[in-house]
Amino acid sequence: MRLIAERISKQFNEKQVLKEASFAFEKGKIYGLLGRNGAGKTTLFNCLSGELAMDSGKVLLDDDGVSVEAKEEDIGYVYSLPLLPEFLTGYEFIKFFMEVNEDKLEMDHNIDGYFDRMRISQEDRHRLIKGYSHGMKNKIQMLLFLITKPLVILLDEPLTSFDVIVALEMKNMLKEMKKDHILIFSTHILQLASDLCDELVILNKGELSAVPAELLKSAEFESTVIDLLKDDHHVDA
Ligand SMILES: Nc1ncnc2c1ncn2[C@@H]1O[C@H](COP(=O)(O)OP(=O)(O)OP(=O)(O)O)[C@@H](O)[C@H]1O
Repeated sequence: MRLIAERISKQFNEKQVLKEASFAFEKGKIYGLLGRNGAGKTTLFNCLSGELAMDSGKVLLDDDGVSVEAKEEDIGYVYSLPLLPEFLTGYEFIKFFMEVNEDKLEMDHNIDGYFDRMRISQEDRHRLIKGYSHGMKNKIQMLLFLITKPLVILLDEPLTSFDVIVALEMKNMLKEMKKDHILIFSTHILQLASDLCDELVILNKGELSAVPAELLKSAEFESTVIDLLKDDHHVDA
């Protein structure tokens, strides 16, 4: 199964952010999306998730040559600033979510099982979301996707807000999840990209391109990526 971004274009006023950006993302892999500030990473995620209307292009799911347009439920999006009901505890929110979706989804854990998988402590799960840190809110969003299991999970700078311990837990969690999903995360942290992802995709001048796999673990990785990104003149630098 593949997610295909087909010639996606998006313009804001005079600014052409995405220019026929195309790429095929495969199931079972973690992709790191790199691009400078304002290169259009969030715009791309918004287009892929259907949050934002594209000017042109398609988002397709391809199963052995048979392509269909991706639907809303195929794509999960972990926002860098999650919006969650602050007046509920994490436990109440997830319980509500599971009850509402009881008929539609196949749950493979009970509620505490999901919290355990996300390594959210007993104490934290019964606290109001209002008091959660940024990283905790991201964890709750990830937990929702353990329940809904969308094929594609987009993560907008997910690990930046986590402390080292939680970031490591999340890295392991993403590695564990990847066999059933297509995971794409945007990041500015080159080390994280080379550690965690199977493939690196660069968004440069509105277009997507792959960084050769052999470069990922090589000594020239950092300098090559910097060279590739340096000449993007239409970013917000
Ligand atoms: N709704 C909007 N209206 C007008 N311009 C927008 C809108 N959304 C994004 N832009 C512009 O599009 C460009 C790409 O923004 P985007 O947020 O997608 O970049 P990014 O790669 O995610 O950046 P960063 O790494 O800083 O988060 C920026 O110049 C931004 O100002």
